[in-house]
Amino acid sequence: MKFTVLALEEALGLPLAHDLTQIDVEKGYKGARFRRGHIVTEADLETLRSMGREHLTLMELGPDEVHEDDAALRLAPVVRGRGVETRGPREGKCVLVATGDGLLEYDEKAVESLNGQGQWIFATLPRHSPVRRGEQVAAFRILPLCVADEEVRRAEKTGRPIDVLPFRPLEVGLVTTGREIAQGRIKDAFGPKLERKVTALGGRLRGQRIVGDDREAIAEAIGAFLDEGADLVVCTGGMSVDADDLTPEAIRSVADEVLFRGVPALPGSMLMLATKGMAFVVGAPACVVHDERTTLDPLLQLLFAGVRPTEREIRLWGVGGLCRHCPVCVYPDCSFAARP
Ligand SMILES: Nc1nc2c(c(=O)[nH]1)N[C@H]1C(S)=C(S)[C@@H](COP(=O)(O)OP(=O)(O)OC[C@H]3O[C@@H](n4cnc5c(N)ncnc54)[C@H](O)[C@@H]3O)O[C@H]1N2
Ligand code: MOO
Repeated sequence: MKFTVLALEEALGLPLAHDLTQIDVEKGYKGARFRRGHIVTEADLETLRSMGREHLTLMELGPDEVHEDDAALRLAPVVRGRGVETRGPREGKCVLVATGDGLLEYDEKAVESLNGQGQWIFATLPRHSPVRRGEQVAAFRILPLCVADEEVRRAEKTGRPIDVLPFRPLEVGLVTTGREIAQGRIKDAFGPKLERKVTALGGRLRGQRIVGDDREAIAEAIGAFLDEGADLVVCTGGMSVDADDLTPEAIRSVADEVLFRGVPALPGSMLMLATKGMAFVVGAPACVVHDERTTLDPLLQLLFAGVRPTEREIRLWGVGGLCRHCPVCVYPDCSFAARP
């Protein structure tokens, strides 16, 4: 690459080699004030001086060199997965934006490897964040003004897509356990809470069965929802260590496979997940009725996005898996909402 540095007046009539950034703190503006290729005119000189420019760079690329914007345009389709669109480049940077609500999914090792190259940086929201349509989920920037074509080609081969998996409209059955609720001694607090969570993810609560602390009755209620075609059955209460806590046994008796029982995160450590055919059965501890957010929330996000969590992923929930109990809950903008 050949650079020629010119005084502003000498650059009149010549095209800019790259976007020029202006930051105006008073007006709260930051952006590309002049774009690459803009022909410098007399009228621009005062603005350029106010941006601190006394010189401009002319650039001639070598045959095996790629301009920052062109490199960004080549990397964009590599990392743009399902449910994501790219915007830019501006000032050498592209942003990835969700085209619908869903769960952010990508290979962390692929992001780490792209960032190991040194010529560009990739920054993402945490993997498995729930995101909204129009939200920025990742961005990348080419660091120097031009990069070697060979490096871009290597990244084109090794880069992996960043996806936003849409939430599926699951049909959910709710089995509420506990003698005190079945007998009307206390009012159920779980039904309305779960309905809100399910509806927020685009699903439907198809019904609620309230049963006592009886293993067979709980198993029957789960089975009935599965027979009716529920995609997901959530059971609540009776998940702990008391003599009357029979929900885990009931789930076991119905399920094909128990994926986990107990997760390294709080609140909600007594969470359980099992499968029956294509359907899932969740055992949710009673803290869900008390706390704003528990492990049930990230689990529902995964299940609605069609992600079957692996044992290793669940073990990693412990990293960042302690809820801060903020005075005003900021979920999902916290480590509790999205962990490796
Ligand atoms: N010694 C130990 N104690 C506890 C452990 C433990 O490991 N050792 N685990 C704790 C955890 S973690 C949780 S969470 C709680 C609750 O566990 P359970 O799921 O077994 O909850 P229950 O015993 O069924 O009920 C507790 C409490 O919540 C009320 N409840 C239950 N369901 C509803 C509902 N649908 N609506 C309103 N209120 C409900 C229930 O009446 C009880 O008062 O245990 C810790 N303890
Ligand atoms: O399932 Mo329990 O919170 O960990 O309260």
